[in-house]
Amino acid sequence: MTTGTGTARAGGAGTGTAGPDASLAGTSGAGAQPPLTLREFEAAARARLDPAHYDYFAGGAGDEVTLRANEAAFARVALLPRVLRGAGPPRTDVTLLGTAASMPVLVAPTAFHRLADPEGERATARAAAATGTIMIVSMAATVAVEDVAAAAPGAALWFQLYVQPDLAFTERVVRRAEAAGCAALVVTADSPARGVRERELRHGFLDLPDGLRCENMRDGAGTRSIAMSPELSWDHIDRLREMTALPIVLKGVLHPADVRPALDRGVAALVVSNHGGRQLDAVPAALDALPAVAAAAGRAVPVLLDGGVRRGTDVLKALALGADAVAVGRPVIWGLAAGGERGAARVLELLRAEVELALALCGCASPGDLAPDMVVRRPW
Ligand SMILES: Cc1cc2nc3c(=O)[nH]c(=O)nc-3n(C[C@H](O)[C@H](O)[C@H](O)COP(=O)(O)O)c2cc1C
Ligand SMILES: CCCCC(=O)C(=O)O
Repeated sequence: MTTGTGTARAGGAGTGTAGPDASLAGTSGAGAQPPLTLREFEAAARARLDPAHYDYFAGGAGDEVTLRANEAAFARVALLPRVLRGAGPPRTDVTLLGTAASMPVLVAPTAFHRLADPEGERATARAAAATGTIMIVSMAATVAVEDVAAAAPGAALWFQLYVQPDLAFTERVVRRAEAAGCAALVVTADSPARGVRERELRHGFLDLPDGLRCENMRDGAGTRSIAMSPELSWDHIDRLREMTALPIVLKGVLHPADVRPALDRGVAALVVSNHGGRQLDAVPAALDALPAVAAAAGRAVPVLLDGGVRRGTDVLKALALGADAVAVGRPVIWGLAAGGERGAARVLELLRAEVELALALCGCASPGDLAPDMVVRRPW
């Protein structure tokens, strides 16, 4: 049985149920059954990927304490549904910074999709468009942002920026993202240096293989490698605000004291994130950092969260604790590696169906109905 709702979706790729997609049969690491959960997609992806590439995608910094904490934090929170509210079939759609999305789940910016599928970010963008949600295109994409947009007409794209020490070059990248139709600029603030992921070191995975490159770095001077900028400061946010009319989203906020300066500089949204445990190990799980950041934002701007979201129920927990939406990083890559565009679309549609069912079972008519009183900490 499905929740049987008539929720409008921008695409029709999914079945609207949580049932298996037979066309993905054989992609599961577990045998002929198509993957039915995000975790099964990870197993399927692992079975297909070069181990060095699997470990690049899966790994975290240091002892991976934060990587594990992201998922564990969701397990420590329980949902407390309301009953008999006559909510009717739930809507799952949201609007963020003027961009409509079929669900409060976005595609987080992740690098190097062509390591997972030859079509790379083109396939991811088509999958996001089919599901009707927003894809945040990474600055470290292996397909140029113009080509991502051209491959998926109608896709809702935002662009993630690593501010480069050369601000003139940074401005050229911003102009390219604008011209490609990206509707927001997501500035990653948690990477003044690159985290050390020891899995990469063990494999000697230090650079993209021949034939693949960061296509958003190409310009007249040829392809450059992406620099992390230790000098990044609030002044750069002011400069970016002068540079572009696009709304600026600050990604990688954990400390509530960083909210005020962001609001003062006209930042349009915040993403509570520890970069999927890939930057500073031993920082809190994203879910645990969320309530204080959301309280500091006080509903002045949308607050997003990423890190460890693997189920529709995880989405509801984050919304109840103050998020307006979440983003998923690795699960989309697992879908892509397991089944290309169809696999990535399936991952997103599974999440949408799970969110819809969980909303119905919580007595919610829409994502906005979640409130802090609808979660409890598990007593263990
Ligand atoms: C393989 C990989 C590459 C990533 N590349 C980027 C990137 O280019 N820019 C960025 O801001 N964040 C990047 N991130 C972080 C994600 O945007 C996001 O914060 C994280 O993946 C969320 O955690 P999850 O994978 O548990 O969903 C990357 C994460 C992964 C796993
Ligand atoms: C220069 C590429 C950075 C990609 C990234 O952010 C990550 O691997 O986490």
